[in-house]
Amino acid sequence: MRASLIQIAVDPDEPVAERRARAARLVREERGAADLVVLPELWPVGAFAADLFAAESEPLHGPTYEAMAAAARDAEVWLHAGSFVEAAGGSLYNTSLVFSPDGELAASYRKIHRFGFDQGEAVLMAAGEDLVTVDLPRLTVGVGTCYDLRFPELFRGLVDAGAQAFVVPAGWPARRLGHWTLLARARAVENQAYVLACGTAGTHAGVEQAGHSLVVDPWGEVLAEAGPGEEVLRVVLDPSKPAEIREQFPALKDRLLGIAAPRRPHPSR
Ligand SMILES: NC(=O)CCC(=O)C(=O)O
Repeated sequence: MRASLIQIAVDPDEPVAERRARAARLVREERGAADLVVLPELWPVGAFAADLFAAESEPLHGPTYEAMAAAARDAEVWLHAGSFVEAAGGSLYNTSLVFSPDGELAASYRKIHRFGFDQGEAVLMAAGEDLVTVDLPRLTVGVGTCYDLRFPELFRGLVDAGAQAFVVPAGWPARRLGHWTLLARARAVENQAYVLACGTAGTHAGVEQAGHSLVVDPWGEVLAEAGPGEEVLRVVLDPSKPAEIREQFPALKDRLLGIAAPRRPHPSR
């Protein structure tokens, strides 16, 4: 399975509509080169451009949905279109869209863990509640978004739902680049799953983005890693690898907590 991660630059001087058209062009350019294409978190507006979230919010079936559905269809790829600011029922959500090669919506995911503590996304957006997996032809993929990467229980829940790979769009800052690569590898090793982590490039809202999108295999090896600038990272995945690793080194079968009641020592007398 060929995957392409489009590490697009978010530049505040580029109008959202132009970036949307550019992202769609970049997806179309992967026609024949990829089976799965991934875009990053909140690439239309920028993950840290909180003052624009409300103004640039869209309904689910808005301009980003339409542009990405058409791009997936034209490129004949599975497309994880990253996320956009969704307006629904009086709330905003950080919502990811996954399209099948015929341009149909296969899944949507509202980011569960919102970043910012008492600011930005954490106060402006509502939290999603549902774990989401998507069955690609030979690989079940679980989705998470950026800050979600810090919450291992989410990814373990996705494994329990059948995930063999995780797609994680992000807008991760350069100043925490070390955490980004470490967490991506940790989620891969502990879950014996591929991690496809796609970040943004450029600087927006005064926050320099890390770039450095990466693909980690189920043994924790980094198969490919981008630099800091705009780039398309291409990699080939072996869909049978997660099952092979889980068979050869069956650590997931040794789980105790969350599966059965923990064994307790005898009370001391
Ligand atoms: N957009 C995000 O979720 C940023 C997360 C982040 O900066 C971090 O976890 O560190």
